[in-house]
Amino acid sequence: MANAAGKLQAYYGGTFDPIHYGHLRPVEALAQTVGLERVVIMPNNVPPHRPQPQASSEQRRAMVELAIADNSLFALDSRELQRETPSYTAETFRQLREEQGETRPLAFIIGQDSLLSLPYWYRYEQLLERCHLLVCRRPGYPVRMQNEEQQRWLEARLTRDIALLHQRPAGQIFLADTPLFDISATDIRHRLAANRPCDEIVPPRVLAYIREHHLYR
Ligand SMILES: Nc1ncnc2c1ncn2[C@@H]1O[C@H](COP(=O)(O)OP(=O)(O)OP(=O)(O)O)[C@@H](O)[C@H]1O
Ligand SMILES: O=C(O)c1ccc[n+]([C@@H]2O[C@H](COP(=O)([O-])O)[C@@H](O)[C@H]2O)c1
Repeated sequence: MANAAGKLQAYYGGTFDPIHYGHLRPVEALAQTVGLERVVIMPNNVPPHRPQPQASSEQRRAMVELAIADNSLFALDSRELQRETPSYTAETFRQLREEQGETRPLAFIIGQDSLLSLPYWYRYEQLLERCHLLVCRRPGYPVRMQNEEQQRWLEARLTRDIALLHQRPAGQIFLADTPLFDISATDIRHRLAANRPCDEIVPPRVLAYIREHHLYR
């Protein structure tokens, strides 16, 4: 495979309805482990495999901005928020490749639940031709894929070699030993609707925005 040109650039997609510490903390640990200088958060407008989010794309973007305001690890890319079509990750990375060339190492960050659903994503094989996958642990999800064929597909791409992620442009899957956070946006929406506290699991500025805009009631 070609030698890498440029630093490993990682993107972190999601619906972020709302963004929470279960999104941020594992990725901070991942960035330390892998040596990522920057993680670009990329919220979607139309998530491919789930109902439309409750908060608007503008509101979810605003909450991401508030969550990362004082954290220089993170940046925001709003390209998927501007699309009215489903945010297929393989398509987004086709565009990123056009912009950044074929040799720069690129990565997409996902949680363990997303890894399990990956075989059902749009053109997921092509996605791996365009980026690495960096996977954070998430409590409550099995560590093996749903069937042996999927497991073999995964194992053929797994690496523990961090240097490889920086050398190759794409194609490897790295399972990071990140801390577990039993937090989901679904649970947060339920808690907020029931007037239960979320102070430990949502950044304070995001919580203030949610209250100010009467979200998730
Ligand atoms: N607690 C968590 N630990 C590790 N990864 C997470 C966690 N929460 C979300 N992720 C990952 O973050 C990405 C974006 O997730 P998403 O915005 O759908 O959050 P969510 O909490 O799973 O939302 P919802 O409950 O609405 O489905 C996904 O790849 C998901 O696997
Ligand atoms: O490309 C696909 O088919 C696809 C299917 C499901 C999810 N994704 C992407 O995976 C990321 C996490 O998705 P979600 O639904 O957990 O927020 C987000 O960036 C989605 O756009 C992508």
